[in-house]
Amino acid sequence: TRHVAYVGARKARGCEEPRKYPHKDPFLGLDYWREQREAAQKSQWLPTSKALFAQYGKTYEVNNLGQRMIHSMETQNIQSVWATNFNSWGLQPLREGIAVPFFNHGINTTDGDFWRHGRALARPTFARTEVANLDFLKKHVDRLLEQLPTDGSTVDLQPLFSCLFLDASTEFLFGESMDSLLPDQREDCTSFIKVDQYIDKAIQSVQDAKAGSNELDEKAEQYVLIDEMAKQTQDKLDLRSQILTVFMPGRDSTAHALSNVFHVLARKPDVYKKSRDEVLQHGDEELTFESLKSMKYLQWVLNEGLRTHPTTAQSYRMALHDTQLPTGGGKGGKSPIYIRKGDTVMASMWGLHQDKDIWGEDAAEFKPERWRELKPIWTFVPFLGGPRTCPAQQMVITQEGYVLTRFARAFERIENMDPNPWTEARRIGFQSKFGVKVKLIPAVP
Ligand code: HEM
Repeated sequence: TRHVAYVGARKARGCEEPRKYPHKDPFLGLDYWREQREAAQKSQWLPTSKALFAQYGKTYEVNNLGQRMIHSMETQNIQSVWATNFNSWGLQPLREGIAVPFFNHGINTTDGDFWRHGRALARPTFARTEVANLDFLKKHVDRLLEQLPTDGSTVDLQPLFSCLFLDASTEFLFGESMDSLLPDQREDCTSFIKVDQYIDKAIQSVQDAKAGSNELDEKAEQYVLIDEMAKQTQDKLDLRSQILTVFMPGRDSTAHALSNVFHVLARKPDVYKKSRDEVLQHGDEELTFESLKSMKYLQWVLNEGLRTHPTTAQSYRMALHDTQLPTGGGKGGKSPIYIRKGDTVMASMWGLHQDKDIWGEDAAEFKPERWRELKPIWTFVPFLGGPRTCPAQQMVITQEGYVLTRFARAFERIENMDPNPWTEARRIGFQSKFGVKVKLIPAVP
């Protein structure tokens, strides 16, 4: 009877079934997970994901451990779930089991009012004025550049970028940097940082302020997220969860994105030269949010980096009640799909960004020039969109642009010293398995 009711409700909505992954295990769909795991072990997860869409269509259904999951790389569906039909979908039920033991609750794991509150609290951190303040990043980039060899020896930029953004983001969110780039403080930047010391300090500051000290006022010109959060809750676990759910999504992603761009630049000297020529046209003027934005070629390079080397390849939502997806059903794949409460959708930004129907036959190639004519709306969504869009988007692009510009001023050429092609290493996002090993040729003053 459940099936009859389902078919009735589907027909009433004019919906049709999507194509289905041909499971050998029809009960739990374990064969699908086995295929995914094997692909990941062989560093072939990204090509495999692309091949599945090519084989089963841009929207298809998978049995995910007994639950219905729709995979889609189609703009219409992604826009519907992330924006126009936002209230029908949530992520809290999905992250409950995985993230909560670690994060407890915060902006990145909850829906509804709790999420809205966390987002409002984090918003000033990513406001234009904060993002445009490049002074604090300058200090860390100066340190990085000082450490780079200029004698022609090989250096791996990837771990150094991890340290750079760890230092910058701890300063940005906690008001105090890890300083892992300082030679005598060298930490393993890929290890998990000890957040508790920051939390204790923030709680202490609020308590001191309440007791009459003016320490909070002295720092008032910079919006330090942890201090603002500590004003609202001095419960250590609560504060830890709130701050981690802002810190963790960005933990390494800017470093990954930038490493991926440098991986390409080392192999495409013409792209580096064009980027550098544009940077040099600006002389040695002070770099600002606006001047970086005005460097068009540079922006194309960064976009192309995010398109061809995803840091976030896909995301998930669960239906909070019965609803529908606008497309992907029926023989032609154009009918809406009926969704029941509890069904999950997986949106593949990676699939969308590689779609030849959108990007052309050369979709897989890194070609900054393609952006000359493009003004994509919902076809280029590395940060997704809608009410939950990545709040750090402007900050990421600004910081990536700043570092690239400083390299262009300092180095005439970047030579590749690694015979391997870009091979995926999947951590929280994707980065190069063999690092970014290069030789740097300094600019002649
Ligand atoms: C290349 C760099 C980055 C990329 C590609 C990226 C991408 C994304 C995407 C796709 C989402 C939406 C996820 C979803 O809706 O399921 C997201 C959310 C988020 N990102 Fe980023 N991100 C980047 C860097 C950062 C950084 C540096 C930070 C913080 C310092 C950050 C903080 C967040 C937060 C807090 C959310 C959750 C927003 C919410 O749920 O309302 N991200 N990011």
